[in-house]
Amino acid sequence: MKTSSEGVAVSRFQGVLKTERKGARMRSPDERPGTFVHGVRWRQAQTRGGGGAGGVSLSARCEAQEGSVAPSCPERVAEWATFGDLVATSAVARASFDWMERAASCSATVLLEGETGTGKSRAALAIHRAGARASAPFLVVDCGALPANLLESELFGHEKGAFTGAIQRRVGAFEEADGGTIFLDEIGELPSELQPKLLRVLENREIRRLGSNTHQAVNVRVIAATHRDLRAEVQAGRFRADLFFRLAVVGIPIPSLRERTEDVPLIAERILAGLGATPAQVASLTTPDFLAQLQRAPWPGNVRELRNHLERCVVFQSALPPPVSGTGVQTPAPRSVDALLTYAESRRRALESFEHDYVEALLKLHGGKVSQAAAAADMDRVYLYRLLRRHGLKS
Ligand SMILES: Nc1ncnc2c1ncn2[C@@H]1O[C@H](COP(=O)(O)OP(=O)(O)OP(=O)(O)O)[C@@H](O)[C@H]1O
Repeated sequence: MKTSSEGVAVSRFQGVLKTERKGARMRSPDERPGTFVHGVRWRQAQTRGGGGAGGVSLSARCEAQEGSVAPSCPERVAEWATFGDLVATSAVARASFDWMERAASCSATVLLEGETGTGKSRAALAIHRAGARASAPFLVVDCGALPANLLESELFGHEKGAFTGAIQRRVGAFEEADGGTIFLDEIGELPSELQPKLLRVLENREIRRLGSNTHQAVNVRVIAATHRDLRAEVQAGRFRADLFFRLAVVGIPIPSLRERTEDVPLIAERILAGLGATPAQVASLTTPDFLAQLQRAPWPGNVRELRNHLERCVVFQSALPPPVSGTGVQTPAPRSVDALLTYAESRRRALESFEHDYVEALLKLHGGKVSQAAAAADMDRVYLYRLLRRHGLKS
């Protein structure tokens, strides 16, 4: 990350904030060792106000989309434990909140990275609501849910007659969200033919409806999210590097529940309140013993899976033991790894292999019924189709 107190431009790829159990680690692209500031480890730090023990503050800037440079602000782990409707006590999640807070104060493009069910969509909405665009629209587009041509029209709109079936003009999400925020969920699934088009929109801040020859300026803040390792996708040639850099102006990792088990009691209480549990149910589902069980469970589906489990407990009026291996998928046997490969490539292969095994087992479990399998796995049906095709499990 390049920082400056002089207001000069910053690099597009500023760095990666990797939250860890004991705080947050800012990694610069060149991986040099870091510095701890207020318990947060940074790869590059700039001290202000004389620095020195206890007096160090670190300035950082977000790249502003509309030509202005966002105000610098002190980097420290947030003292508050909520952001929007997200709650946390763990340093790892609070460090993420701190970044969300700062992202909310500018219009920089944000990339939220985290496993499925960690709360990326909620985080996106919370950033929007905490910013200057709060009263303007917040539009969500799932980039994995539609085939390329429909997604293009969904994003940028189309003119009447642009393609067969385009019986009238349609305004796309970018135009509809004018003045507000567009949340591009599952950005890692964006079809390759649309990647240069989105890049152009991010660079020029103008869109062109399908079937139109004219460009139209749009004033939209972009927040994207992915459960994939986009750097590995870039390395594997599936995601454009230039688009990645444009999206990851502010990269915020959303920690898995496993990385913040101390937050489980707080989150469980919030979920139970949201589910309308009676005081008696809340009491029986927040005993120290039951909460300890919840904290020990692996939750591969993260907060979503925890929420589903608590909902079952409320329905059955019983503190059901949490699943030993999460969603019912068997804990995979340890895979052999090839340490001669780079970490990114090794991780990508493991993910590919997991994805293949998961969707294969899922489809088998549901007798080949894709809609049923998608509903049971809480996945979008079109996305499941895409995964099945990608892994050669369905033509
Ligand atoms: N802090 C939280 N408190 C209560 N519920 C939460 C919290 N975070 C997430 N959830 C619940 O978990 C579920 C998943 O949240 P969300 O859709 O934001 O996750 P996600 O990371 O975007 O998932 P995916 O990658 O699958 O799109 C939702 O039902 C949401 O209501």
